[in-house]
Amino acid sequence: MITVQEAKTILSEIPINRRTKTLPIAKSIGMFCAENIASPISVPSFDNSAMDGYSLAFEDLKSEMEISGEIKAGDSSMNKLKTGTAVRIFTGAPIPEGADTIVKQEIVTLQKGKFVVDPSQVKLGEFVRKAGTQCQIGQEVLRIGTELSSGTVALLASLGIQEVKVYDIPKVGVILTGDEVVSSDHELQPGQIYDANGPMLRTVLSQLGIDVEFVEKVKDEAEAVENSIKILLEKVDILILSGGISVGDYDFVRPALQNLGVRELFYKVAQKPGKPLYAGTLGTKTIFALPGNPSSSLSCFRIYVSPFIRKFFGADHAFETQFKFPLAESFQNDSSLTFFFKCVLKAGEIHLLSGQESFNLIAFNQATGLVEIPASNQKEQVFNYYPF
Ligand SMILES: Nc1nc2c(c(=O)[nH]1)N[C@H]1C(S)=C(S)[C@@H](COP(=O)(O)OP(=O)(O)OC[C@H]3O[C@@H](n4cnc5c(N)ncnc54)[C@H](O)[C@@H]3O)O[C@H]1N2
Ligand code: MOO
Repeated sequence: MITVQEAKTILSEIPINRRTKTLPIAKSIGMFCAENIASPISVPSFDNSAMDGYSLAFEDLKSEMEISGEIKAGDSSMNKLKTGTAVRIFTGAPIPEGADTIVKQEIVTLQKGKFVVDPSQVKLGEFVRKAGTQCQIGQEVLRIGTELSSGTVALLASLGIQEVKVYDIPKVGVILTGDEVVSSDHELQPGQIYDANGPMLRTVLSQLGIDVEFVEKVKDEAEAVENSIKILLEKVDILILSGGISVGDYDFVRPALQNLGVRELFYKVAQKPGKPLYAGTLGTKTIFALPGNPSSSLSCFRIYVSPFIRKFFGADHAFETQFKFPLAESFQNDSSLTFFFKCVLKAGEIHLLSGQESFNLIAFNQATGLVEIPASNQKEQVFNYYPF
C-alpha cells in the first residue's frame, strides 16, 4: 500500500500527449495556453490622457492660459499644441504633439474662457499614459501553460487578438459497475440502491468542461466487465470505473484490467475513504478505478482524478495543494491512514462535519471541501484543504 503523496507523485509523472486546438478568446476561460504570445502592437499605441482635464507643455505652464482647442477620445493623434496654450482633453484622448502634462479639471477654474490654475499643484508628466507602458510591440504577454482567465480575455482583446491556441480537453469515459445499482427512473426493488456515482461523475466532469459521452452500466460478470472496458478504452484518453475494485467475489475490475494488459501503477492507498483506489496505464491511456462507495468515489475524484485531468489540460502543478488552514477544533488521527474529511471552511478555519462514513452523503451536501489529516498528526498546525 502506498501513501497519498506517493500516489500523487506517480500520477503527476505520467507523460501526457497533449493535443491543441484554437478557440475564440471568449471560449477559452479555464483552458491553458499552448503557445507563447507576443504582442502585435504597443499598448497604449499612442500617448493619451488618464484624466478629463487640460493638456499643456509643462515648461510653458502659467497660472492663466488660453484654451486653444479640444480633443476627445477617438480624435486623431495628429493634433499639435499651439505653443503657450492649454488644450481641453478627455480621458483616453491622444495627447497633442508638444504637450507633456495633463492638469485634471478638478484643480482648474475657467475665468472669461481662460484656464486658471495654481502651478504649484501641477507635476511634469502627470496623468499621461505613455505609449507602450502596458506592453511594447513584440513583447511576450502570455506564456505556454498560463491558465486563461477573464483577465486574459481582456488582455488579448486589447491587443486585437481574437483566437488563442489551447490544450484540448481529454476524452473521458465512465463505466459503472454493481448489479444492485439502478438509475432513479426505476422503482427500487429489495436489495437495490439508486445510482449516486453516475450523476456525480457526470456533474464533476462537466464542471471541468468535459462531456462524458460514454456512461455504461455493466453487469457484474467477468467477461462483461472486460469487454466493456476494452470497447470504451479505444475511444477515450481517461477511463474511470466506479465500484468492483475491492476484493469481493464480484469485484471483476482489477482482473479485467490485468487481462487487457493495463500496467498497474498502484492499487490501494493508505487513506480513508478510498483505500482500494486503482490507477493504471495502457499506452497513452490512463485508467482510474474508484471504490464504489459514493463518498470514496467523490473523494478520490477530487484528490486524484480532477488534478490529473487538469494536468492533461496543461496545469503543470495540478497536484500541488494550494490551500492550508487550521482546524477549528483539534483532531488526533491515531490510525496509519490519511483521512480525507468532509468539512466546512469558515472564517479561515476548518470545521469537521459529522457523518463521515463512506456510504453517507449527508455531510457531502454541506461540505465546502475536503481536509487532509495525515496519519499520526502530531505537529501539524495547518492542513491541506481541497475546495469543491
Ligand atoms: N474484505 C474487504 N472488503 C472491503 C474492503 C476491504 O479492504 N476488504 N474495502 C472496503 C472499502 S474501504 C470500500 S471503499 C469498498 C470498495 O468496494 P468496491 O470498489 O468493490 O465497490 P462495490 O463493492 O462495488 O461497492 C461498494 C459500495 O458502494 C455502493 N455503490 C457502488 N456503486 C454505486 C453507485 N454508482 N452509486 C451508489 N452506490 C454505489 C455499493 O452498493 C456498495 O455498498 O469495499 C469495501 N469492502
Ligand atoms: O475506504 Mo472505503 O472508501 O472506506 O469506504
